[in-house]
Amino acid sequence: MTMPKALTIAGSDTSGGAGLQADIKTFQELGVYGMNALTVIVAQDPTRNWFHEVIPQSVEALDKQIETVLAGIGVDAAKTGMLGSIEIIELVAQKIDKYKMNQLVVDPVMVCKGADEALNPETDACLRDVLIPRAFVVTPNLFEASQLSGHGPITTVADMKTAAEKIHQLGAKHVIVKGGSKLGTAQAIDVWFDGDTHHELKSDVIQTTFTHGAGCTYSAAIAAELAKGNTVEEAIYVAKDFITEAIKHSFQLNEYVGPTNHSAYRFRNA
Ligand SMILES: Nc1ncnc2c1ncn2[C@@H]1O[C@H](COP(=O)(O)OP(=O)(O)O)[C@@H](O)[C@H]1O
Ligand SMILES: Cc1ncc(COP(=O)(O)O)c(C=O)c1O
Repeated sequence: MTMPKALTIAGSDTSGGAGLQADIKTFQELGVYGMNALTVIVAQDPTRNWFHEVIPQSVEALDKQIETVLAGIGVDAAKTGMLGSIEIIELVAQKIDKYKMNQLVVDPVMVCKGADEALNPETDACLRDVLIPRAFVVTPNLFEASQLSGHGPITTVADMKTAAEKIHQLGAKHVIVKGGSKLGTAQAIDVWFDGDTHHELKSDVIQTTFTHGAGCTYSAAIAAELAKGNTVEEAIYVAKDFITEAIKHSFQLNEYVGPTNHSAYRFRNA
């Protein structure tokens, strides 16, 4: 039997709902063999309102992990999540070129949900200049799209479309700007720009605050479907369905955090 294989280059979310844990769970649920290269560890402090502490890993350690997977095994698609430093972004870019990874989904993580400030503002320009041009698909939320496009605050679907075009000009082939529940509309609208046409992906907004890991899960689902050889269009529509189902069945872990439910899509389709 052969299995499609995917790699996530991402941070560890110790609480299990976001980061590489969300990615690997999503790969598994969609029938893809998941592997990871760890960039940073995120720990959350229960005595300080679940304050997120980001503990970087060394560039050497990341280099060895990526070589293990790309030189030693090979993958059908890859995704990036939280990267944490300029050195790490540059290393990842080198590896993408070295291994000619063209099925690459970049989730340009700049913020953790629940935290209201950019985690590493100094890395934002590097993400924009070094990684976005190498992305097949890039999936910024409204804050990230505003940073990458220089558009200023994004509050409408028209703003999302303008920002998507600007990010496309940076070199990403497909840009998905995630409106989610942040637009204040009755529907969770994402705009996908393919370089030619804007597509609006819509689902009803689910009234919940338990959306920890939603962005990671969504981008991982796109990578998984690409790894299976599906078209980008198929991958994006499956991913939207997968994340909507995961949010519908999300749950509370403690008073601070509620992750999406990675099994919900498979259970529905069983
Ligand atoms: N409350 C919600 N109801 C339905 N879909 C949502 C909701 N919140 C987010 N989404 C969807 O989940 C996906 C991830 O979006 P979002 O949570 O904004 O990303 P991020 O985690 O990067 O901030 C998008 O497809 C978005 O439309
Ligand atoms: C390691 C890691 N990556 C990414 C994220 C972003 O998560 P989300 O998908 O909720 O935006 C988080 C949030 O806590 C995280 O801990």
